[in-house]
Amino acid sequence: MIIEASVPLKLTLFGEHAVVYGKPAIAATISEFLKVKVTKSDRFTVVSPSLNLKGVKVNLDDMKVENEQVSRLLNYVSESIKAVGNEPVKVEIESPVEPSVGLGTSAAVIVGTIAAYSTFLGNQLTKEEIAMKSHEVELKVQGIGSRMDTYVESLGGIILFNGNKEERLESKLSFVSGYFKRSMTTAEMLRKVKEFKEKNNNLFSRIIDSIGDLVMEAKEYMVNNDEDGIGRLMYVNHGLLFSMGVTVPEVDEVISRARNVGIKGAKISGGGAGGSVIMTPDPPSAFLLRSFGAYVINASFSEGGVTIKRIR
Ligand SMILES: Nc1ncnc2c1ncn2[C@@H]1O[C@H](COP(=O)(O)OP(=O)(O)O)[C@@H](O)[C@H]1O
Ligand SMILES: C[C@@](O)(CCOP(=O)(O)O)CC(=O)O
Ligand SMILES: [Mg+2]
Repeated sequence: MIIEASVPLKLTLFGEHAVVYGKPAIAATISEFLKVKVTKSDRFTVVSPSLNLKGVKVNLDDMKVENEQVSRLLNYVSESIKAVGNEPVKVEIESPVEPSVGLGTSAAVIVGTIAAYSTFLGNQLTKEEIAMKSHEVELKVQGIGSRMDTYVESLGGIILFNGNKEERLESKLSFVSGYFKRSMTTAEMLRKVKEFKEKNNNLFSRIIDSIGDLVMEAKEYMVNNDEDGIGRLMYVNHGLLFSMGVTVPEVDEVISRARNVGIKGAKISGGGAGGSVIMTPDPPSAFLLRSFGAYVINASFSEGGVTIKRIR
């Protein structure tokens, strides 16, 4: 039997990082899907062509790879398997993007593995159950994080996260997005922001309060399809993330150029340190992203969240 889960990646429209500290955020699933296939096997195997190692350390007696990097890279998958069962399977992960790009690939690996493996074991979970289990796994692996990515990718659509409530939003607005190479993973960026908070508690509270306020304003602009209003808030949100050290000069230059050529809105999306950038869909947006070396993705919104099918 082969079970395949297809998980939409996501854009963080507003509120990344602040959401970890209880502030609102808006995230939306897009039409790029990470697939996780689970097949019966006599031992646990993970196959993921898009993962790569920097340097190799191999025990030549049994050709076993001994890079400590491997366990860190596969932590999201292995913890997802442990959360569901212990029957050996082969897990194959097929991603439309590189790992760690600010598009929720970590959450997608978790959501897809939990969805496919639990179905393989005959324990079909609801999307809410998948979301809850996935958030627990991402939190266990990273030590810090919000439920935003795992919930939006399990449930799909545009979702406002506000305290312990989720509100589905309808909007006709769309975005353009591309990603740049990253210098750090989201887990590392989360620790960096936590250090900033510990060194500047008062200032940090004022920054995330401002982000929280702009997210609630953005919600109104989203449902009223006010692209000018959304654009203005995107630049402000980016500036507040810059103030916490989340952005990098190469990407800040792209955002400044975007404003300079009259693009209504631009900001990073996700953990930062490079990675994903979103812009309002003005004529120069995709060209500007590509001209700076970004890989432009299909950022059209998708509905429905994770889907599971039996292949054989
Ligand atoms: N295709 C993949 N196969 C296996 N693990 C993956 C894959 N994509 C991402 N991951 C895991 O997720 C980690 C990236 O998480 P994160 O930095 O949060 O990226 P993102 O911002 O895309 O969610 C990777 O270091 C790896 O451990
Ligand atoms: C930075 C954060 O708000 C979003 C992380 O998004 P991503 O893993 O970089 O796609 C972290 C979180 O919400 O857990
Ligand atoms: Mg992630």
